[in-house]
Amino acid sequence: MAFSSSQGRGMERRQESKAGPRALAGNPQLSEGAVPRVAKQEQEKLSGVVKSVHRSLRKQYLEDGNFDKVWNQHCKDERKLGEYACAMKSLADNYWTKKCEGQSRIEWCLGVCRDYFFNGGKRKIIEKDARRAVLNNGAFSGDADNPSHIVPSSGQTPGSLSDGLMFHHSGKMRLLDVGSCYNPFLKYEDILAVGIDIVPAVETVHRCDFLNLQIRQPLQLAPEAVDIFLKNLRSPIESLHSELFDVVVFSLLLSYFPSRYQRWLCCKKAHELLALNGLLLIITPDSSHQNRHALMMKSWKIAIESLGFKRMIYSKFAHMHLMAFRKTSLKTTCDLITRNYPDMLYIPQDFNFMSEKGYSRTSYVRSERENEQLACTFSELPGGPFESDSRAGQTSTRSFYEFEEPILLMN
Ligand SMILES: C[S@@+](CC[C@H](N)C(=O)[O-])C[C@H]1O[C@@H](n2cnc3c(N)ncnc32)[C@H](O)[C@@H]1O
Repeated sequence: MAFSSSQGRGMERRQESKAGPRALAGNPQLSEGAVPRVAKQEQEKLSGVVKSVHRSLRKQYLEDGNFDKVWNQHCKDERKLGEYACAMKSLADNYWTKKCEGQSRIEWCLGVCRDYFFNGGKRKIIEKDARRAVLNNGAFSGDADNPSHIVPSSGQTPGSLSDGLMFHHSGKMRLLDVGSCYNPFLKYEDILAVGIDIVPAVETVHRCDFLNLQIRQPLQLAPEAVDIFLKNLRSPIESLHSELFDVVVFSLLLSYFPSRYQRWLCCKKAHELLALNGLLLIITPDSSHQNRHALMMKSWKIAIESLGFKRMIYSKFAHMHLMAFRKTSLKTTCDLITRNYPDMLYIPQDFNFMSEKGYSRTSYVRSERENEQLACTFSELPGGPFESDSRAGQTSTRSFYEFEEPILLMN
């Protein structure tokens, strides 16, 4: 994969898998590959275990409304979550072969990271931002919070940005895989992988509830010392330092949560944990054609960019959307008063389940905990608007619901 500024709008690239999207019933991430009948039955059984956990969490949340309580109960059910972890691992080990998307989503992540950190992608995109800033403002400004990421400390001027060394990653990429389950990134030599999960399927994954992870001040250590720090992490992880990682991966994580606010909270934490110009990679299941949920993906883009990201790549595989967001600002400056960004991180299941169980769209009420967290987020936010490619989308006065497909509300 090569970075090309001519593809897509701005630096964002759009890709579609060669196989093209196929509409398959059932949970997309679990219906991959052609397998003999017995194996197929076993695969369906394992998928059933996984799907039933997702369903029961969604059901409990809709019935109770108190996500905190429901989540604590969910995390205490070691037996059920243990079965889930085994089922996920077995699917990964036995059914998601190299040719299937279970493996290819990991390879997609690797390709994006290597292109960006090792093959000049980061340099190209930062230089392009700088050129655009010059064109827009008549002067180069870089990032308002941290101009040093563009202007070299050696005193070089923006004109000498062609010196690519400063953009080339030395050492391994520090990657946090949230909801890692079976640690798929561990085997790659150019990655220092930290896998976390509420119930790990393998010993190398650390036990950690990302929703309740505390974020601490940045570590002030030399790069080698940071690597040692990461290698010495031990379960359970209850806190991590901000700006610690080059990459945060949410592979099939966000759809696990029945609440949009929890998805939002995860993206906000990822933003804090990433270094400036670090990448948030999000993979979310969807077997339908790329255009079917285009508005949903647009809605996600606007919401996630409002946190201080810019979407760099969007790809559609047969059973999933894959997105790479670059952290372009150290601060989260989204305006939650004029737009309800957390609500924009919806998934089709939010509506399917509601209609299945006779819930209407208007019956969704934010829990007390969600309200508190939202209030907390308001108080953390500085005033200024976030500068991004999608500025037009953010300043729009259109309400979020205009972006929704009516079909989603009816399902
Ligand atoms: C569908 S699995 C995805 C596993 C793997 N990332 C993949 O792509 O195959 C979702 C994983 O997220 C984990 N998870 C859910 N909520 C979490 C949280 N709050 N913190 C950490 N892990 C979580 C689950 O335990 C589960 O292993």
